[in-house]
Amino acid sequence: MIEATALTKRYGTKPAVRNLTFTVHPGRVTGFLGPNGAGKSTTLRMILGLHSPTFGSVTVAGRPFAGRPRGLRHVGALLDAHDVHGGRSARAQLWALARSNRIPRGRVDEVLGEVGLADVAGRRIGGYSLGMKQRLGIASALLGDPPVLLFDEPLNGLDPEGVKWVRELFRRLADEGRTVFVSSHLMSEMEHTADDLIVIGRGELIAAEPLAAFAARGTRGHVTVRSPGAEALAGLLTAAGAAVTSYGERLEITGVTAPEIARIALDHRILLHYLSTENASLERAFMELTADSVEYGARGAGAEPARPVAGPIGGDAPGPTADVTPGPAVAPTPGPAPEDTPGLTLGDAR
Ligand SMILES: Nc1ncnc2c1ncn2[C@@H]1O[C@H](COP(=O)(O)OP(=O)(O)OP(=O)(O)O)[C@@H](O)[C@H]1O
Repeated sequence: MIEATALTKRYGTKPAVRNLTFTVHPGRVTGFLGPNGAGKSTTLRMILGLHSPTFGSVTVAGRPFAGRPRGLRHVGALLDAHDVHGGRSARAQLWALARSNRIPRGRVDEVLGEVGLADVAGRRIGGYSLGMKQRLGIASALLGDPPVLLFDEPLNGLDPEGVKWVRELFRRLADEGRTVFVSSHLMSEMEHTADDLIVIGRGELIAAEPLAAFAARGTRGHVTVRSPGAEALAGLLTAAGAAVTSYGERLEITGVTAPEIARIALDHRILLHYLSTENASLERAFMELTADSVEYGARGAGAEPARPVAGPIGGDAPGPTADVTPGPAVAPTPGPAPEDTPGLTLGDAR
């Protein structure tokens, strides 16, 4: 599992990640959601030891990941699909990775087949589409057959067939007992993919809980009815204690269930053309909870400020802490990280 404790990163004086405490459990697909600039990539980089925390810590299977030999066997990651040598072929790229991680060469063709790039594996990566590069990045992550996988915006650039394939792949990887941690700024991408969600905004934890629990925080679901007798039905439902909004022949109803509505309609011989329970919108819940955290966006929509929420995730496993109050400073991971190379990172004060 991945465990972050009071994880904090500042670039100069700018806080990118603040006091994040969460746990990502094995056997589940965990969506890591937040608006642009929320701090997702920074967090993933800290998990991988590519950035060192200003405070706090993050461990993979109980240890900091940085410097672990043959890292690809422990954690596979796709951070930036463009971050590859365009002059190399996909096969050469994977061979190089396999060699430096002491992974048998035969594994390269296995993963190329798995991601659907076997036929183009000899072509220069520079000529690949974004979707093909994403597939190559996923192949790199799978190369070491690792128990933990991190993906930063893996659906970018994929066509619908590719999106479906990635979703099925993540499900299979989680069903095999792996930890699958996937970032996205779009709830719609996570809606059919994630079991659990960790949501951040402006670097702070907003929610850490199962997807269903998160959905329940959004605007409540309602029942939609279409009926030529809508007006009469609306009166009956209101008398039964429901709240009804009328749009001509269409009614949106809360406070009674669909079977109760069907029973009232039948009892009064009112014909129904349509009756459906509309679940609370995840997208709505996400937008409501993160509205105050959007770094660059139109303001003034009257959104509620974000509040931290958390519940148990990962089945019976203990849930993460959503404590966003400033905690005691935890010593940063010792030793320089690759980002510490002068000139590589903008505004990173040390
Ligand atoms: N190397 C850096 N130097 C200075 N500021 C940075 C650096 N990297 C990220 N930031 C800032 O830190 C904040 C978090 O950025 P990060 O890329 O982690 O967010 P994100 O959630 O991954 O965003 P996106 O969805 O747009 O990729 C942003 O305000 C960003 O501008």
